[in-house]
Amino acid sequence: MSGKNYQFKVVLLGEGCVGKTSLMLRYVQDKFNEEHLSTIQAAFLKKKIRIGSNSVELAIWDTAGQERYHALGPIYYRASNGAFLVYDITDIDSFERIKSWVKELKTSLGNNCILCIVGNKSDLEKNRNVPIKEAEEYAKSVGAKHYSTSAKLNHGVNELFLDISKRMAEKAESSQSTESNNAQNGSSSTKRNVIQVVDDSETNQTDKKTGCC
Ligand SMILES: Nc1nc2c(ncn2[C@@H]2O[C@H](COP(=O)(O)OP(=O)(O)OP(=O)(O)O)[C@@H](O)[C@H]2O)c(=O)[nH]1
Repeated sequence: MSGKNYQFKVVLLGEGCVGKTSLMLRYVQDKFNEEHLSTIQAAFLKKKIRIGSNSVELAIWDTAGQERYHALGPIYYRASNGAFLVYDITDIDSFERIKSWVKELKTSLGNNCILCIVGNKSDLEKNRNVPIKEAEEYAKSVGAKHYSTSAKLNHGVNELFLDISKRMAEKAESSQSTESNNAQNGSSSTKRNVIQVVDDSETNQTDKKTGCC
């Protein structure tokens, strides 16, 4: 039996300077920049991966963390299949900030979006200000999974994107079987995940960057 082709949208949210852009660039281009250039509005990259016999194309949206861009959030997280709520393990305020993103996403997207709480900069463990236990417990309390990453050292980054991809594929799979059961039973439901044949072009919109944190 041939595999399926999935297309998923994932969005990176979190305060400025926590490493959202760095995680995306590390994953897609295996690059890391020591400099911080604030994202303006948003940028996105695509990446295609294989999970077993299935093909998954990720459209990864990196949003601007600066408060003045907050109101643009819904434009970018709309219809997302998954979201990374990123904080910096050395910055407690950035951890507090993701809690309001979680509330907002749950209100706007309900349980349709897979939430991942990401503690980035794990290479700075000696400066940690967010207790790992607290972060993991918080993630569990909101039905999310917690991940530790270092975009700088490339720790946990592939695993993060692979895991969310698998979870989104599983969710798509289960909503399709619900769909098909409903169709057989003559009832209807809303379907959010799209299966499509994907093309090979890698798109890079860099509507960024200026300044520094
Ligand atoms: N030590 C360390 N520094 C990191 C890591 N990830 C990112 N940085 C640094 O943190 C700074 C901010 O990284 P960005 O990826 O630009 O942060 P951002 O969240 O996209 O910031 P905005 O675009 O303002 O929202 C840069 O100086 C990066 O080099 C990491 O894993 N470890």
